Amino acid sequence: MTSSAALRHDEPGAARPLRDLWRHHRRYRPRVVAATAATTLNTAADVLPELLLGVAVDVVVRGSDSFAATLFGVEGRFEQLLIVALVNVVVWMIESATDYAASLLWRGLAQAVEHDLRVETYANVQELDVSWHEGSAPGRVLSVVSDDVNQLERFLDTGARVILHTFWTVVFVGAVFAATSWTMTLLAFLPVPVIVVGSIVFQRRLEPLYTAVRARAGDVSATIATNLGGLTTIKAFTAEAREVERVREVSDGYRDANLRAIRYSSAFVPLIRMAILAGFTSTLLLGGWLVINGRLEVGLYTVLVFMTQRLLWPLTDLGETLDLYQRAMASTRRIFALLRERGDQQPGTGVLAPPVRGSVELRGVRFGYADGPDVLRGLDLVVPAGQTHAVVGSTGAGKSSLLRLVLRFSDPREGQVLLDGTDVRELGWDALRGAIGYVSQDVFLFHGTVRDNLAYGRVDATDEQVQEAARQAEAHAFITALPQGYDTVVGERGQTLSGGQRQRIALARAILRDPALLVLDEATSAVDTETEAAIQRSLAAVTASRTALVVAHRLSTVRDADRIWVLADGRVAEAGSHDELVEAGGIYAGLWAVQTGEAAEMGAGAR
Ligand SMILES: Nc1ncnc2c1ncn2[C@@H]1O[C@H](COP(=O)(O)OP(=O)(O)OP(=O)(O)O)[C@@H](O)[C@H]1O
Repeated sequence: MTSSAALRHDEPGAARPLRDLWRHHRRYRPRVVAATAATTLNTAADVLPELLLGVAVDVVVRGSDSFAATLFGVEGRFEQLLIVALVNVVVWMIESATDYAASLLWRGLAQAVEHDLRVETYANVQELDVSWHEGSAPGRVLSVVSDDVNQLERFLDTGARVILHTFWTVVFVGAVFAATSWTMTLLAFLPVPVIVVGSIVFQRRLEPLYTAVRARAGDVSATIATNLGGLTTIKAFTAEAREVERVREVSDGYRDANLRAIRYSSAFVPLIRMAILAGFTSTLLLGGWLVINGRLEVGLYTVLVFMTQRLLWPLTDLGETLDLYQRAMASTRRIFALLRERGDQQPGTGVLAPPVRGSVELRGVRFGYADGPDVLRGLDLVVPAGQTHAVVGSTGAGKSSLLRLVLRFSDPREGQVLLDGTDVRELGWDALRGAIGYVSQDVFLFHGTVRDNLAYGRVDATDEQVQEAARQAEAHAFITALPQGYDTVVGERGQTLSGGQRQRIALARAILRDPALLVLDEATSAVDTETEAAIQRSLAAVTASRTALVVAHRLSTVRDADRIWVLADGRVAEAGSHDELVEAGGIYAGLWAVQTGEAAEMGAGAR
């Protein structure tokens, strides 16, 4: 499988994040062009008032010989000033309008890109194999989908604009300088190479530091998410202090990684300021000297001194923006690494010929997890359509693993799993999983009403259908006894149901889909005798009209199964009806004796 290494370690993942972004968001290119145009116009309008100031000084000093007099053909100083003031107002209006447009476009773009990446990354993660998720902490994925995506948005929101603005300022101011005095141009631009080279060196050093920062941020999210998931266990073992310590350790790592980056990034601005100071002082002195010697107009001198300011000061912001840029690129690498993750399992395109019967066959199946040993070693098993078969065996025998293969949460290392005679690898996800109603060992209910949870697999079900399914699963009675009946909120945070109740809701949820094949990984060991009897009754009812494959822990629940498969050592050790297996006196008979013996003892104890 493609590994999630880029998420787990400090590897950069995608090598060219900006190129990836540009290619990935083709549809936003016109918007990028419009935003760039608005920023360019805005920068031009931003630089012009300084020029106009010089023109005004020139009007006052030189009167009818001024630049404005020649340009507008107006003699009077005040008239000239009026025209300059008017032009200035227009320029400011353009500046304000383009500032608004640029802000709207860049920030809108940032939101759009953020939104798309969040949804796409989530959608891709959801497509990945179950085994991929088992190998990756959910908190780490969460940190990419939320933190990293936000980090990129922060840069796009302001950073891109600042970089463009700085670039155009250098170009426009450079043009003004070049048109007036080459000596002054050289002096004013003297600090620019220092700043550019400094920025490149600084960026290169920061890149790995920020990659490490993002990886450590992932560690923190992963640890906290895992701990919150196991909060009751932490409390039960009074391990709070230990867990706080664990969070403190990963948070230390995050803080230290950030501090290392901050040490570099903070050194940058003072460096730039020194370079700026050199440029500014030189222009001030040399320009003044040229004016004193009559080789430069006062107006131009004023313009150039202001322009030097205008040129160099924005470059101080560059440090902060490049910092933001590096952080965003480290995040973008992680986002694209996750977007590029592909699971091993690709769905087929096949569909089952109706009517789907739900027969299952496993042929010579060998299976194990990741690089681990075989859990199933050459398993052959057939469940003909319409029958109910049970799988039993000691704990860890591979019963749940077998069901996992039927649902294609994993693929076998060898052999085939067939549904209605078709290899499950040839079927599309809908064709395969749409034919199956699955009840897992640990039932997951979503945060929402009981009704929403029941209708999860069939959202268009009517209230009558929902209630009928609940009745079949023996869940209707306790649901109506809940405070708001079917509208009671349960699930993730509202864990208001007992284990047995959750189990029955899960069963009703599976029944409501009316699947051809019912796959049950029952956890009857977790329920009381009354619930067990209820489940047994509902099982009998719902399996009457469909194929069923049931993993059973309590053998009494599957006594009436058409066939019982006993797994041992990754193979089928015995198979037959309950009576046949008891008669044979093998593994099953032993298990049965233990369970009925236990029951007898418990019964005796109760008396
Ligand atoms: N996600 C997993 N990753 C790695 N190994 C696993 C995973 N799930 C199960 N195993 C291993 O596979 C073996 C079979 O597990 P499985 O859950 O299929 O057994 P089971 O018969 O259903 O057990 P139980 O009756 O306790 O539910 C066990 O040794 C277990 O450690």
